[in-house]
Amino acid sequence: MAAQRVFNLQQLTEHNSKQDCWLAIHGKVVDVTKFLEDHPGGDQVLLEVAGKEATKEFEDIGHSKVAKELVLEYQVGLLQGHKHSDPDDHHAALDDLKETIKVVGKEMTGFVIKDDVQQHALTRKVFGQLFDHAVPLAVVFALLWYRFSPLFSEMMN
Ligand code: HEM
Repeated sequence: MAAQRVFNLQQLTEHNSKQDCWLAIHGKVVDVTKFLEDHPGGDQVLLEVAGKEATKEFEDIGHSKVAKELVLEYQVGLLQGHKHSDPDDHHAALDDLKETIKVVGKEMTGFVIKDDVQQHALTRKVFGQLFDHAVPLAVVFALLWYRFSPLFSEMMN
């Protein structure tokens, strides 16, 4: 994975307009400028938290898995000093762990699927070529056998 740029709160605060809108969600700094118009919840809610830590607002809505994955697409870096979770807050710690597993799992599944697809493509190619030649060859052999087999039997006798 490429090294992430780290921004502090001051730097985050500078990106607080419609033309340049950043937020921080779960320690990830996201540039949502290009997403403002596409956000299903409207641009206004995003502009209200522009340049701010918006994890609570993001979680309060109960965003879907799709939304959580979209955050990764808009991520431009990490927020300096972000504490992943309070070690005593077991629910938050578990959520963080789940999120990490999801991200790592997604990357691994992506790799396995890709590998699998390549393997299938190769198998299809080999069998495809075999069938391409095997079928016409079988037809030719059958015709030859049909035409010459009485001759062969006569010669043998
Ligand atoms: C990068 C950040 C964000 C992404 C990618 C994102 C994405 C989405 C998506 C995909 C939906 C559709 C519903 C769903 O799939 O959950 C949605 C709905 C919504 N979002 Fe966001 N969102 C972001 C940040 C925020 C923030 C910070 C707020 C609040 C301050 C917010 C408020 C809402 C609201 C109010 C809805 C509408 C919910 C509804 O109609 O039921 N979003 N968002």
